[in-house]
Amino acid sequence: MAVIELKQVSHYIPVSNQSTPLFTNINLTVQAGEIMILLGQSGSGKTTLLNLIAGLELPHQGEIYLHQQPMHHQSATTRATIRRQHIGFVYQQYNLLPSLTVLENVMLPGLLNKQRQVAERARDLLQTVDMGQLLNRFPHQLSGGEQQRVAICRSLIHQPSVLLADEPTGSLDNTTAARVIELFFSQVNANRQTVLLATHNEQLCQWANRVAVIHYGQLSFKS
Ligand SMILES: Nc1ncnc2c1ncn2[C@@H]1O[C@H](COP(=O)(O)OP(=O)(O)OP(=O)(O)O)[C@@H](O)[C@H]1O
Repeated sequence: MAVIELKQVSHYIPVSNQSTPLFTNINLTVQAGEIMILLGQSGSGKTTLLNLIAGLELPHQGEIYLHQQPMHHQSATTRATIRRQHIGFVYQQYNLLPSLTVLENVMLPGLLNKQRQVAERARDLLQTVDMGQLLNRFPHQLSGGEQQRVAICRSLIHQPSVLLADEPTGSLDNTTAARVIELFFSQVNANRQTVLLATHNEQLCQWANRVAVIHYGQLSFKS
């Protein structure tokens, strides 16, 4: 069953006061439980595509469905509710809440979804990425790589059906990246979650069922 569907999506960005196409008539279907890696040069539109799927931005043309719900037709409030319930998002810039501790940041999606034993599960997740000693720190007291590990744990805590990850290992050294990504995909496979992961790191393709590439506004698939 399709979990993410894009139909004839076009999107434009302003360049020198002119509306310039970033995507033109993109079609994409990601099936339940599928792991898709999204490659593309810097500036090709990977972050924008993830933002459109999450309903953080609306496409200028075309249709975007998440679990058969038309995201392009929903209000901002409804999109936020759908996002909270169904999506875990690892943002490129982490987007941790500065006034919350490490533990509280990870717990938040679980609490918003009224889940049980959230603190215990958050501690367990943070432990597995070697953040167990830093639970009471605030984001500004963490390195980029530490913030990224917190952001990954936060995306997983509420066991969302869909994970959207934007360069989730971009700030990690190779050894830490390999370990953290293994944790990420072990959770994903155990819960049969659907993943769309944007990266420049082609080593992550080993985890993928399919690899998509954005190039000059078009999406193609590697065989
Ligand atoms: N709000 C915006 N206004 C104008 N241009 C934008 C906006 N957001 C993104 N862009 C432009 O859209 C293009 C795609 O940006 P995007 O961040 O989606 O690319 P990316 O593939 O994720 O890049 P990177 O790999 O460097 O993170 C870039 O040229 C960027 O400058």
